[in-house]
Amino acid sequence: MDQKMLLERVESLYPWLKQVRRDFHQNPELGMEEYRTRDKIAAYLKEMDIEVQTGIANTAVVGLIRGGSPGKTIALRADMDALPMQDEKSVSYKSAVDGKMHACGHDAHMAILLGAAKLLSEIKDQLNGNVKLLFQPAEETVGGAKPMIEQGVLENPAVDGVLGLHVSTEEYTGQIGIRYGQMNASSDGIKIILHGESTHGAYPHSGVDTIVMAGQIITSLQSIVSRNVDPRDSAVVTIGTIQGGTKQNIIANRVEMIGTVRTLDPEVRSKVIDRIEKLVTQVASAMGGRGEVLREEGYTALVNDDRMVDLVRNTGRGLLGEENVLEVKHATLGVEDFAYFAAAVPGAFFRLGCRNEEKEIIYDGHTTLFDIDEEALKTGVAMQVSNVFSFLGEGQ
Ligand SMILES: CC(=O)N[C@@H](CCC[C@H](N)C(=O)O)C(=O)O
Repeated sequence: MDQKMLLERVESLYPWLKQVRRDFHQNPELGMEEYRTRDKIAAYLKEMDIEVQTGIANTAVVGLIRGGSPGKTIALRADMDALPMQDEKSVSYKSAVDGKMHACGHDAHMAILLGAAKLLSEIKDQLNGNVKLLFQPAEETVGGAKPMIEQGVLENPAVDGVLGLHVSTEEYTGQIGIRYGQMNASSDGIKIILHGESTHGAYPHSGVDTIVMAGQIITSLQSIVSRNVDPRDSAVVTIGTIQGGTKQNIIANRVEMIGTVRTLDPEVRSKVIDRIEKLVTQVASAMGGRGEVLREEGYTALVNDDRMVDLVRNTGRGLLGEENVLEVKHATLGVEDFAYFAAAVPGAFFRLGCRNEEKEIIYDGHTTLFDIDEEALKTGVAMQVSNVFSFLGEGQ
């Protein structure tokens, strides 16, 4: 399929792409609960006469398009889960589920992958090789990529390369962002438990106040990035929740806080974790209490493969023009469990611009007003279909 035909076909698919994306947007489901989403995806793929597998990693869906002639296999991945947030947009397609929202664009990622699947399935006889469609649950929580790999999704046929994309309001619609090497950080979850001694709020000297201890610790934790990490490196320490106390006049004897640590470099990662442990235990002890830190290792860092990035860059230059293929300057401290696919086979993750100031599409992901310029759905489909052609090569 030449570029002109591809763009025409994508244009004619646009109403369907919007409808698919809006349906997901209105019906968000959290990680590992993507049951409706799974069933919808499986039904769409079956309608397209694509081989479908479910029952993997709880709610994952894997599609397989077998090309007309033998060749390599490329996998395209989309994440499926929504976030526990209230949708505050005033649009007809806003979330219909209280407290849940597609605030990170996974609805768009799924619509794009389904759009690419539809186009590729129509011309599958022309493909030299296969296309695997990986619909992955729980990117925002426990991660679906790792269990999918463990359950064999990169085998039978063996996958030779993998591509994923993420909508981004840092680039405008019609642009993509690429990066060689390190793309996303690694993460660690931390739980901090502070033990003190309760007493009457009017007689604090008789107890050990874990609320004041928590205040001291939260402030001190912020000095790790500013005073222990080399300014030329990157790290983030965020406390996301804090819980403790029962009444205004009782000194709280227990506080629990949870947070996330993001780093780009393994040495910085161990140093930050070590400093957190020392700070929590020693500040708590100095204040007469006890502090514990429980660490939960999160996602691995996402490192792009140079040749796969070359492929995306060349596709982008041909399709969107050289000026619309932007180099992402810094790796992000966000994490992405696409990292596990990219660690298993050569992979590239790129950003798909969806910013449009005229339509007020300017809000970052994980905010209650987040939305995308839906025109970007077309760019996403055209990019992924072209990437597949370049990777596999077209037949006669
Ligand atoms: C297991 C794990 O580390 N999960 C992550 C999920 C966060 C995903 C999101 N893309 C982000 O960057 O925050 C976690 O930190 O809980």
